[in-house]
This record gives sequence, structure tokens and C-alpha cells, in this order.
Amino acid sequence: MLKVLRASFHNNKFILSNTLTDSSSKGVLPSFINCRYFTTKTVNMLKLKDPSLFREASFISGAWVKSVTGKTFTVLDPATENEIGKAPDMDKEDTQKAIKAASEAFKSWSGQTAKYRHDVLKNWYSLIIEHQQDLASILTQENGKPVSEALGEIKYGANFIEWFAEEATRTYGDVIPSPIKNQRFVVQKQPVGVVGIITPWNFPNAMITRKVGAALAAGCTVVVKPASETPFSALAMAELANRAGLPKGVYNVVTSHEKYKEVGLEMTTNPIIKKISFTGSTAVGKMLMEQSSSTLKKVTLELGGNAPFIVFDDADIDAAVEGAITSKFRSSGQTCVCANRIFVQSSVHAEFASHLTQKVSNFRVGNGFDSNTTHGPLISRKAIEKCTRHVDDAVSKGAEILIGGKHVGGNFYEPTVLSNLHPEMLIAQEETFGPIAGIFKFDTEEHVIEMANSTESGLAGYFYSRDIGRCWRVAEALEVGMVGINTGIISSCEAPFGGIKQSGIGREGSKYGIDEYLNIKYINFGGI
Ligand SMILES: NC(=O)c1ccc[n+]([C@@H]2O[C@H](COP(=O)([O-])OP(=O)(O)OC[C@H]3O[C@@H](n4cnc5c(N)ncnc54)[C@H](O)[C@@H]3O)[C@@H](O)[C@H]2O)c1
Ligand SMILES: O=CCCC(=O)O
Repeated sequence: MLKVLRASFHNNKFILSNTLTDSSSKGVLPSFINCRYFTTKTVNMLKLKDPSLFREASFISGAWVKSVTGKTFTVLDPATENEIGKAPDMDKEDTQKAIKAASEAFKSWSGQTAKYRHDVLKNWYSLIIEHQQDLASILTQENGKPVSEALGEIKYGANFIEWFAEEATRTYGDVIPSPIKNQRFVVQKQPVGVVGIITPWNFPNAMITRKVGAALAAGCTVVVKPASETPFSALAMAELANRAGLPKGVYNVVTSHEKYKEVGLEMTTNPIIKKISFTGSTAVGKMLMEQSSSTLKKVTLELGGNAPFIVFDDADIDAAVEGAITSKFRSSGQTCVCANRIFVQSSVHAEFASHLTQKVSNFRVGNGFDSNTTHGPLISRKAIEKCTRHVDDAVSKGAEILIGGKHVGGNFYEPTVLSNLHPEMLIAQEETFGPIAGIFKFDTEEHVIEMANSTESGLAGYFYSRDIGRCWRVAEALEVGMVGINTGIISSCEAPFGGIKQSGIGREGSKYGIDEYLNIKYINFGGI
């Protein structure tokens, strides 16, 4: 029998009866979430050991600058919806300045030895580790994820800088046996040039370092446009890059809010930029690729997912529940590789659903600065609306709420488990990007593979099984770029990250990641 818990938060706990009223007034958290409050500036300044990491200026050509128009935009703390600070609202003209600076720096940076670039990147890595607490505080302040999770992201992000520092010295070419006696065929790898980098708010640090680490190691220079929700992490990294000895113009940050489309258009059409590397939604990725085609730029696109998470009846159910928790609820469900559709074989469905619901009942939702908080707010009201839409749609089509299912004020949504899901529901078709675990029942391996693959996305897929034959069959059959077998976490700087189908083009991290920033040059040396 499936044990159903209907619960909501009260005094920082789940209560097994649902009597709460919604509070949605701006800046006010419902008291039952019982979060600790931090008032913006005070938190930033008092909490940072090194306040100079918090910058309210963009970084171009090694200098902290305002926008040409002098305009700024306000960045809000998603937990309190209070102002954190202001960043320059840059446009096309500012972007052109950054591109020019990157172009001027390219000649000398690409001409340095790989060992030199290695050393500078290693310095940067050491500074990131030294300042990890401050970087995590800035990240929590602008993104909302709990400090412990933010700290995890800072270390994960730093790993890419260290990894690519080491890869810089391994961009080997080739000597090809020549079919002509007096000629020698040689292959060299060369940096592609200036790279335009556009990143999302869900990993404000690591989505930058995964790209920038590889690009700088290869000898490229970069112009980064971070998401307008989370510019301060990118700017803190610029401060440390500067201290690490990155020459001026090598790492530039253009912040923008009103004119972000203009900035994106300039980055994708300016002939000086030779490559665009983007992480974000599939719709925007497609548009940037289209824009980039006018100058035939190389592209790396890390886009949205709709990950299947399959639990077979031969699985270790407790391990599968743990895996589902880590995969689904990482960053409150706001991760591109989060499980989006949980398929559970009929005979173990009740046990899995009950254990998952029980575990979710232990979550503590609140301000990421509160050490009791396990899950922070979502990034915005838009994200809340999507969760509400997905849950309402599923319930109207027969889904059962096992726990949660409510917006509880501000940018907070209850971690939710739904069962009885069907492929016709929105949640099956779109990436929810929120803390909603939706469970589908299945009977056969063949049918679940068909359901898992019936999406345009192909980023990550997970499954739990102890049958070795099945493990190979399913891993090979899933139409995704990354597979987790008996694990809910697959991300690591050593492994290739990326998708197939409409989840993207190219790979980041790993020994493959640096190739995205290198051109292959074939040299035929004749007359020997
Ligand atoms: N595959 C991955 O590695 C990966 C990683 C993180 C997030 N994502 C995906 O990102 C999405 C969530 O992030 P988001 O909401 O910030 O995505 P988004 O596509 O709206 O925004 C991402 C970035 O693109 C910028 N942008 C948006 N429209 C633009 C335009 N017209 N021109 C230029 N820049 C533009 C934004 O300002 C932001 O910096 C999800 O779909 C998620 O799956 C994918
Ligand atoms: O959101 C996508 C990136 C998360 C990760 O690198 O694991």
C-alpha cells in the first residue's frame, strides 16, 4: 500500500495536514517558513572577509567601468526580494569596447607559452579556493541556493580552472605519415580567437569557469555576459582573475539587463568574435546559433534537458531514492541535468514513492544563509509560475500530490512529489526547473525506453538496476549525452558534459572540452 503524506511547511517542518494560506506579498516571507532574514548590503559587506570582491562595475580591459550611458540595473536577493546592489546596464557600444579589448589582448595571450597560461590559471584557482567562503556568500545572495551548496559550486567551478590549467600544456598536434616522399604532414592546434560567452543564473560561477577555463587555457580571450540575475559572481571572479595576473583584456565581463538582446546580437554578429559558447535555454540557444551563422562562428551550446530517471524492479530502492533526491532537488530542481521524469516499475512503485515522500518531508526550505536550510528559493516569480502551471496541469489530468504542491510565498515553492503522471501532462513534455518530482509507472524495459526517449531533449538520463545486461542495454539505448547508472550525480571536471538532440552541441570539461576552443591546422611541409 502506498503511504501518502499530504504535508506543508510550518515552523520549518513539514506538517502532515495542509492548512496553510498563501502569502505572496513582495519581500515578505510567510512566517511558517521561519527563515532567518538578512538585509542585503549589510549582509554582503559585513559577511565578506574581503569586501572588494563585491563589485558594482563591469570589467573591461583590466578596469572597472560604468556603462557608456551610465545606466545601471538592480539585482535582487531571490530569498527576500530586497536589493543586493546595482550593476552597469551595458549595450552594444560597451560590448564593442569589450570585444576590442579582448581582440587586442589575444595577440599576446595566444603567443604566450602554454606553461605560462597554466601558471596564471593555477594562480587564479588558488585565489578562488582561498576566497571560497566569500564567493559562496555572493553566490547565495544573488542565486538563493544554500551556502553549503554554493560552496560546493565554487569548488566545482574552481576545478575547471585547475583542470584546464593542466590541459593547456597538453594540446598536442600530430605528425601524419606522408604518402609523398619529400613532404611532411603536420597538425597543429591553435586558439580560435576571441570568444563570446553567455551564461545562465543557475550556476553563476561554474557555468563561467567551465567555459572560460577551457578558452583561456587554449589561448583565447573572452567577453562574458552573465545572467542579469547573477552578475556579481562573474565580477568577483574578475577581481580574482586580475589579482592572479591575467593580463588586461583577457577576461572581460559585460553586465546587461535592458539591452541584453543587443549585447547578444553584437557578440554573435561582430566578425572579431570567432566563437560563441552559450549555456541556457534551448530557445535562446537556437536563436544565438542562427545569429552566429551570419559570420559562421563556431558554437558550443549547453541547453535545456528533460532527464528521465528510471527505477527498475531489480534496483536497490533506498539507493534509488537517494539518487532521485540528489538528482531532482539539486539547486531546488533548477539544474539542467535534474531528473525531470521519474519512471518507476510497477512492482516497486509504491515503495519508492513512499520512501521518496518521506525523505522530502525532511527538507527545510528557507533563506540560503540559514544553516538549517536544505533548499533555497527559486530564482523568480516566473519560475514559481512554471511550477504552479505544471502542478495544476498534472492534477487536472489525474496526478496525485503526495507532498507539497504549493507556492508558499515570495519565491518559495514547496518541494513536491506527484504520482500517477502521464505523458500528456506538461511536466512530461517541458523541463520544470523547479522542485517537483513527478513519478510515472511503467511495466516493461522496452516501454520505459520508448517513453524516456520520446522528447526533443537529450542531455542526461539516469537509471537504477543491478542487472548487468540491462545496464548495458539501457545505457546504450538512452538518447542522451550523459548517463548515470546507479547514481544521481554525474557532473565532474574530468567528464565530458553536454547533450545531443535539442540539448546542445559540443562538450565541456574533460579532455574534450579544450578542443572546442582550438582550430586544427594542417601544415604540408614540402621540398624536403
Ligand atoms: N546544458 C547545460 O549545461 C545547462 C546548464 C545550465 C542551464 N541550462 C539551461 O538553461 C535554462 C535556464 O537558464 P535561463 O533561464 O537563464 O536561460 P536563458 O536562455 O533565458 O538565459 C541564459 C542566458 O542567455 C541570456 N539571453 C537570454 N536571451 C538572450 C538573447 N536574446 N540574446 C542574448 N542573450 C540572451 C540571458 O541573459 C542569460 O545570460 C534551462 O533551460 C536549463 O536547462 C543548461
Ligand atoms: O545546470 C546545469 C549544469 C549543472 C552541472 O554542471 O552539473
